[in-house]
Amino acid sequence: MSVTSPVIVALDFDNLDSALALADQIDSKSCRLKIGKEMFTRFGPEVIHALHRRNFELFLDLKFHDIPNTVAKAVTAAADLGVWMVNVHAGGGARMMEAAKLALECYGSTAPHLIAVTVLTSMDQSDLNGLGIQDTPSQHAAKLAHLAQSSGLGGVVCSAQEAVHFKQEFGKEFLLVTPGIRPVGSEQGDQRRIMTPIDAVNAGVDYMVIGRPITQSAAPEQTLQHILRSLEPTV
Ligand SMILES: O=C(O)c1cc(=O)[nH]c(=O)n1[C@@H]1O[C@H](COP(=O)(O)O)[C@@H](O)[C@H]1O
Repeated sequence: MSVTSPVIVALDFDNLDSALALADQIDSKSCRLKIGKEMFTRFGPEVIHALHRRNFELFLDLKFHDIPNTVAKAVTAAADLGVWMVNVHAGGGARMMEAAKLALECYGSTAPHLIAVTVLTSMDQSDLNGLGIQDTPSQHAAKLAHLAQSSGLGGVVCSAQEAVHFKQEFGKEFLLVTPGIRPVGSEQGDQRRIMTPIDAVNAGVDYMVIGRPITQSAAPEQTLQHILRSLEPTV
């Protein structure tokens, strides 16, 4: 199956039935789904199997950050689940990312995309300062993206605000996956570095992660289609 949509819907629910009910309202050809820490911790691999049975391609967003051996085993487990994409924290360092990359080599063309989280989109300058980091979020994200690329990873999770610069610096093939996407009129919530869907596409983003603006919408499929239409060329 090949999905051309750039939208990844973040399925963050504390109830499996509600999550599956939402998935059942959405066309698996119109988007991919992201399963993160909340759902995976509550429901485990069963949620992955249930969504695969519904033909969705899945981004398993567990942001692994541990010693190299543990992360290599964790991404292997993700590959065995058959997910489309998996991520680690670039802050885990080069040896950790290289071990993860190496662990997936035996999967060949069926290996999930392996990408690294740079600076979380919920973090701003004061959060970095609190960690003792004086770089701006963009500067720090660029350093981590560079480390991810030199460790052999296929892309990064970053803010869409970094996309133009990152595409120039890291090349067309290096995937940019951007949360913090907010259609005009939707609530910012805890996100800090945000952008609208069309601005993100114009900035060169490959995949945009959108959660609450779709999952909390009264009509999720309509909202998704509205976002997809907003991305169509107007000429
Ligand atoms: O890795 C992620 O997906 C991620 C990285 C990041 O920097 N910021 C971020 O918001 N996310 C995830 O993207 C989703 C965003 O959801 P909404 O804020 O509801 O659109 C959540 O599931 C977050 O865990």
